[in-house]
Amino acid sequence: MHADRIQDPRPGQKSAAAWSREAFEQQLRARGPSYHIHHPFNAMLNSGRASAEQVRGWVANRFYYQIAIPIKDAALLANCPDREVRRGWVQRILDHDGFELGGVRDEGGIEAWLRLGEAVGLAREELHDLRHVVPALRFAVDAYVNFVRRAPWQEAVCSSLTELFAPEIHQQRLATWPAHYAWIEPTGLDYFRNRVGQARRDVEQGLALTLAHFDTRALQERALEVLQFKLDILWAMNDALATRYGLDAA
Ligand SMILES: O=C(O)c1cc(C(=O)O)c2c(n1)C(=O)C(=O)c1cc(C(=O)O)[nH]c1-2
Repeated sequence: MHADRIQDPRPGQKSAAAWSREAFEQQLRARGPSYHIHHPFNAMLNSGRASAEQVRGWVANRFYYQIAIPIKDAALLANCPDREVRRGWVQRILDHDGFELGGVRDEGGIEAWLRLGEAVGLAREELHDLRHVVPALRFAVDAYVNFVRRAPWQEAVCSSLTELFAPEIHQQRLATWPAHYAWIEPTGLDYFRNRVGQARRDVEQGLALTLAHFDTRALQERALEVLQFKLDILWAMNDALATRYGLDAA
């Protein structure tokens, strides 16, 4: 590229005015087409074309994401000096790990995922020991955790915003799996039922923090990059699954 052009401010950066909050939120939501709901592996899974082996492969591999999430959230908390933010964010760890407090007990999302595993025919041990986890999926998940460990906490918050699109994917599973995969015990789908509400609440918090912090055009562009990075993580996880388990029912 010619040197003169390198010095030009690129359109949409530096010189551009900040988007309004509404316009910025629209920009974030406009990344929806890159969400893994559109990945061929997910499309196969949710349209009933997956074999039992492919369903089991997905459940066993996704367990690695499930156990990484609270570690990721603990890393975010460790980097965040704002007590108000931590007070809200800590709920996410309780959602996944569960808790016992004042006589109230919640088994948490990881336990719900282990039950999903049992419902599709996977022993708890098979999930815990990660024997089915594909290396490329592990690398993708680790990239997310490592990003959150090192990034400013506001970018870590922003990277969770793929959850903007998550209620729809959970609802899609609830709507399609019982008919397509009658062999799966319906209570095995409790994880997805619980996540619809939890994801909405997470997004309310994550979005409010992101809209407040990323308030210049350069920061807003950065937020979009961070969101795309996370969308790519989820996409890469599905690529890894498609490579290992294939895209057509056996
Ligand atoms: O099943 C899915 O497709 C899906 C996607 C995502 C997501 O968009 O990152 C999450 C979840 N599920 C999920 O269950 C979950 O707890 C969760 C936490 C986060 C996050 O980045 O903090 N994403 C997601």
